[in-house]
Formats: sequence, C-alpha cells, structure tokens
Amino acid sequence: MATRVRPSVKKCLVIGGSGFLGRHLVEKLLDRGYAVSVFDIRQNYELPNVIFYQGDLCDKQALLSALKDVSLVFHCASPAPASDNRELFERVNIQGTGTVIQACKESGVKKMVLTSSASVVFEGTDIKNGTEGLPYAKKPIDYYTQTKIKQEKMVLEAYDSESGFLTVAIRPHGIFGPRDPQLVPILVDTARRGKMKFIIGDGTNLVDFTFVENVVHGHILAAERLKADSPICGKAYHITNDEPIRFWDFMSEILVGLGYPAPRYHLPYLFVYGLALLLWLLALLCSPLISFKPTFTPMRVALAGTHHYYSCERAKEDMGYSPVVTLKEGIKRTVESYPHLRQGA
Ligand SMILES: NC(=O)C1=CN([C@@H]2O[C@H](COP(=O)(O)OP(=O)(O)OC[C@H]3O[C@@H](n4cnc5c(N)ncnc54)[C@H](O)[C@@H]3O)[C@@H](O)[C@H]2O)C=CC1
Ligand SMILES: CC(C)=CCC[C@@H](C)[C@H]1CC[C@H]2C3=C(CC[C@]12C)[C@@]1(C)CCC(=O)C[C@@H]1CC3
Repeated sequence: MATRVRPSVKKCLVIGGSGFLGRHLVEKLLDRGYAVSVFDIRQNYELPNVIFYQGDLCDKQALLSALKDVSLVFHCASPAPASDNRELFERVNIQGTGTVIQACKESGVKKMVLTSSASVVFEGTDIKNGTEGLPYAKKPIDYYTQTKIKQEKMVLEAYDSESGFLTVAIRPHGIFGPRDPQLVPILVDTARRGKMKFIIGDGTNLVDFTFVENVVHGHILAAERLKADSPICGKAYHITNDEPIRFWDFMSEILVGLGYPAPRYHLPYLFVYGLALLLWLLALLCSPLISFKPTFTPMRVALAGTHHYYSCERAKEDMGYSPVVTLKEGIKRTVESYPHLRQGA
C-alpha cells in the first residue's frame, strides 16, 4: 500500500534500493525531502517513511504496483559480479531492464536514472583519463560487463523527447564506503588467508575508487538536471572521486587502517596474468568433477595491474558535478565503519 504524498513532494522509486549503493541513495533522497519507495528482490532494512516492494524486476505486474504515482525511477539493481552467472546477468540486466523501461512508460514515469558502470569501455588494458567518447568494449572483461553494456544502450535509446520519457546513465567506478559487501570484505578475506603479500606489476597503476556518497550525489544531480531541454538526456556520465590513486596504495591504506600489513613483494604482471589464465582453464576443465573458485582470476588481475581511471569533466560541465567527499575522508570513514573486520577482531 502506497502512502499519500503531498503534490509538492517528489515521489521516486529506487529499484535495487536494498543494495549497497541503493540504500545510501535512499537515505540521501529522504534527507532531501523526496518521498521514496524501494523495489528489490530482498528487504534487509527498514526505514520510517520508506515503502518496500519486494519483487523481481523481471516481473512487470510487480513493478507496475510499485510505480503508481511515481515520476522518477533510479535503477541500480543488478546481480553481483562475483556470482559469475551468465544466464542470471542476461535475465536481470537485459530482459529485466527491458521490462523496467516498459513498465515505466506504461505508468507515466517521466525520468529514469540508470546506474551503469565505467567498465563498459574497459577491455583489460590501460585507460587513462578515459572520456565518455570511448567506444563500448568489444571484448568486455566478463559476462557481467557484457550485460551492463547492453543495459546502458537500452536505457539511453529509450529516451524519447516526444513522449517526454527522459533517461540518463551514471557510470561509477570502484564504489567503496560503509556497508560495501564487496571491496573491503574481499580484501580482508584475502589478507586473512595470507594472500595479500604481493603487488602485481610495479605498483604504479592508477585507478578510480569512488566514495559512495559521491556516486549518490551524481545520481541525484542527474535526476534534478533531467529536463526536456537538458543536454544530459540520453547520455552517459562518469562519476568518480576525480582523484585517481595507485591501486596498491588504496589497498594498502585500507589494509593498514584495519591493522593488516601492506603488500610488499612485486610479481611481474604478465606472469601473474598467465598464471590466472591457467588456473581459470584448470577450473573449467575440472568443473564436471570438482568446483573451485580461484582468488586470482584474469579479470581481477587485470583490475589490479592496469591503469583504469576516467575523466568526469562532462559531468562537471553538464550537471555541475564535483565530489562532495575527498578520497582521504572517504577512506577514513570506510575504515572506521568496519570494526568487525579489524585484525584480531
Ligand atoms: N559496487 C561497485 O563498485 C559498482 C557498482 N556498479 C553498479 O551499481 C549498481 C549497484 O551496485 P551495488 O550497490 O554495489 O550492488 P548490490 O549487490 O549491493 O545491490 C544490488 C541490488 O539489486 C538487487 N537485485 C538483484 N537482482 C534483482 C532483481 N532481479 N530484482 C530486484 N532487485 C534485484 C539486489 O537484491 C541488491 O539489493 C549495480 O547496477 C552495479 O552494476 C557500477 C560500478 C561499480
Ligand atoms: C576499481 C575497481 C573496479 C574495483 C572493483 C572492486 C573489486 C574488483 C576489487 C576489490 C578488491 C580487489 C582485490 C583484487 C582484485 C580486484 C578486487 C576484487 C585482488 C584479488 C587482486 C590480486 C591480489 O593480489 C589480491 C587482491 C585482493 C583485492
């Protein structure tokens, strides 16, 4: 049952609002006076004034109930990249996003903001200050990214100035912050298993890590700038901290902040990449007999050993974006938010 909302209050739906980014977005939208509902396949928290619709975004009827009187939709739902489930990525990110678009159009939703990913242009080789002018990856690094490319294209192509259905895509990179279920937990788990001793390559590769509140800020700016005559309609925008950092310095700061030693010994990039490829092949060949998931996948090694940072000039120019939390402050807040993952805890 939806609550009645004053006409002046902007009513929005966050699809994927139970997730890491989604929940931060919901909290900020509430602060800013929006009336917020969440649509997600799971519900893992409660907040006063937030209505939860539990359902699968591939189910149009379920979406239609949640979209009643909604004018703005944020779509930040996706299966986790680590699930590595091709069929699930295709069903949710491609077919499901098609269903979301149809349901939005049928319900008279005016604006849709998609959470895409900067990785849609990444092929596992260096990207330095990449702009939105880069072509989509011809050989995406994994199935997840392959479906994120199709998803982004679908949402941007759904922009229709005649009917007034306005869309925009935000491309974050390396989101981190309190409650992230991926980055810090994977890192700490690897450290606890004694596998965080090595630096892949010379350790100078620069990467974007983006504090979650900056990603939220980019989404809300995009929603508020999405108007009929706006240059942002039908376009994609990188949202980063605008402070590329060495991948291994970032990892070390988090590790040391949590009481673990920083990695020290260097291994040649091509050697580790080759090893990861071999392990991946072995896991594939053995899969009918035993199943094992190597820590060092080729994709992870590429992420850890290459440059991949992006320009957010276009977001600055078209939306007035600038990060609201510095990298230093973001790292501090993140470390403080994981007392249970500290060494010895
Ligand atoms: N975490 C990161 O570093 C980055 C994330 N992104 C994108 O940001 C978005 C949010 O990511 P996170 O918050 O990190 O992920 P998350 O896994 O914490 O949140 C995703 C949410 O989507 C929901 N969901 C999944 N399948 C669903 C379905 N069939 N129907 C309804 N809800 C469903 C999940 O239950 C979850 O609550 C995703 O679209 C992801 O591709 C993009 C770049 C980087
Ligand atoms: C910038 C960006 C796209 C970050 C994405 C988050 C994850 C892909 C990374 C978070 C922790 C990282 C990590 C590794 C690879 C990339 C991550 C999973 C390693 C497995 C790389 C090889 C190692 O030496 C251990 C690393 C642990 C942490």
